[in-house]
Amino acid sequence: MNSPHALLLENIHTTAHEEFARRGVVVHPVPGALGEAQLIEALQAMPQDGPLILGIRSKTRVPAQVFAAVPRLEAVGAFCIGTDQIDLAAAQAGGVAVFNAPFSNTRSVAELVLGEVIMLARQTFARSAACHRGLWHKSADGSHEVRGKTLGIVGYGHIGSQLSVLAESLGMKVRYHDILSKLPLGNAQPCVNLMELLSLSDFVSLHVPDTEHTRGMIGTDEIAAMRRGAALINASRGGVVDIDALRDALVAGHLGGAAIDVFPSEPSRAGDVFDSPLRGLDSVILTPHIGGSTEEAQASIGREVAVSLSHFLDNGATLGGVTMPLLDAGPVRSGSRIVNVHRNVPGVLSKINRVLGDSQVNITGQSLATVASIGLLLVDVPLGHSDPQLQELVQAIASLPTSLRTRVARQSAA
Ligand SMILES: NC(=O)C1=CN([C@@H]2O[C@H](COP(=O)(O)OP(=O)(O)OC[C@H]3O[C@@H](n4cnc5c(N)ncnc54)[C@H](O)[C@@H]3O)[C@@H](O)[C@H]2O)C=CC1
Ligand SMILES: O=C(O)C(=O)COP(=O)(O)O
Repeated sequence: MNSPHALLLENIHTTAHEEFARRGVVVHPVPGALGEAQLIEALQAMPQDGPLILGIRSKTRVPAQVFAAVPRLEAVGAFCIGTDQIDLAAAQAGGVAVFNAPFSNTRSVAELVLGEVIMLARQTFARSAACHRGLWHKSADGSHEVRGKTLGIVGYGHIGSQLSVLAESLGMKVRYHDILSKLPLGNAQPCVNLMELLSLSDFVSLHVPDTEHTRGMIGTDEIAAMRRGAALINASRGGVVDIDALRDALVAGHLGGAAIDVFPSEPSRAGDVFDSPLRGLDSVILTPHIGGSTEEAQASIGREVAVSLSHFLDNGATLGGVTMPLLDAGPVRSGSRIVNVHRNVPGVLSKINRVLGDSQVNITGQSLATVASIGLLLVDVPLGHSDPQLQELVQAIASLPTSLRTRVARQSAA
C-alpha cells in the first residue's frame, strides 16, 4: 500500500514529523500559512500515490473551495484548539475528517494570561519601556497587588477554568460568565450575564471560541460597562473585541490597560510586518498570538494530532475528530478493513450490505456510527491488501450514489 503524504504548514512541531515518520507517513513541511490559491496549488502538487492529509495551525484558512478543488484530501489536522479557520460543514459534507488538539495548549494560555494580569496591575511594560528609553519612573501611583481583586472570566471552558484556579491561588476573587452551566471551581462564582461580570471585574479575560455569537461580543457598550481603570485581556480570537472601541477607551482613560494576543487580522508567518490601532499605547501588552506557543504545548500537540490522523488512516478511528462520528473499532482483526463514509440517508446500510452479501465474502467485523448528515462504516473482511476481490468490493461500495469516500485502512491483520 502506498505511503500517505502530509502537507504540514505553519511550523508544526517536530514531534509530529517524528510521529508521522514512525508510522510511514511522508511529511512535506512548509514554514508559514498559505492563502487559499497557494494552498490549493500546494495540495494539488503533492504526490498522487497515497492518501493525502493536511496539517495546519490557527492561521491557514481552509474554505469549502479547497475541499472542492482537492477531492482526494482525506483529512485535516488542526494542530491547535480552534477549528474556526476550517469550513467544517463543507468538510463534513465531503466526508473529510478534521482533527484538533482540544486541550494540549490550554495551560500555556492560562499561564500567559495570569502573568499578564500581574504585569498590567503593576504597569510593568510601561515602566520597562521607560527604563529602555533611559527614564527612571519609580512610583506606586496606579500600581496594585492582584490579591483581593476580581478577575472576570468570559468562557469557563478548558482555559477559563484553569485560569480560575491559578488566579484564586494568588488570592484573587473569580467571577465567570458562560452560556452553559459550568461547575464553579474553588470559590469562583457565576454571573447572571456578561454585563454583570463586566461591571464587577477589575480584570476581564476572554476565553470563548470564535462563533457568530462571540464575534464583536466586546464593543463600545460592553467596554463602557467595565469599571473605570479596569483591564481587558484577549487571548481568544481577534474578532471577539472591537479593537477601535478598545483603543478609544484606553486613550480616554476609561480602561487602565489591555493585553491582546489575537487580532482581527494577523500576519501569516513569523517575521512578517504587524500593524494594529493599539500599537504605541504604553498601557497595552501586545503579543503575536503566542498564547499556546510553548515548547511543552507544541510538542504535545504535534504528537497528539499526528497520532489521531495516523489512527484514522490506519484503522478508521475518529477519536479526537470534529467532523466525523466518533468510532474506534480497535485494530484490524482479520485481513483488511474497508472504511466507508456515506450520506446518512434511509436504506444506505442495506445497499452496502447487499454488495457485501453478493460478494460472498465473510464479514469478520462491522461498526457503524452516524452524525446528522454522514455515517462512518468500518467493515473487516478476510482479504489481503493485494487481493483483487478486495479492490472489486471497494469499487462496488464506492460507486454507490450514497458513498462519499471509500478506502482500505492501512493496517492489515496477518
Ligand atoms: N491565544 C492562543 O494562542 C490560543 C487561543 N485559543 C482560543 O481560546 C478559545 C477557548 O479555548 P478553550 O477554553 O480550550 O475552549 P473551550 O471550548 O474549552 O471553552 C470555551 C467556553 O466558552 C463558552 N462559550 C461559548 N460561547 C460563549 C458565549 N457567547 N458567551 C460565553 N461563553 C461562551 C463555552 O460554553 C465554553 O465553556 C479557543 O476556542 C481558541 O479560539 C486557544 C488556545 C490558544
Ligand atoms: O489553539 C488555538 O486555537 C490557538 O489559537 C493557537 O494557535 P497557534 O497554534 O498558535 O496557531
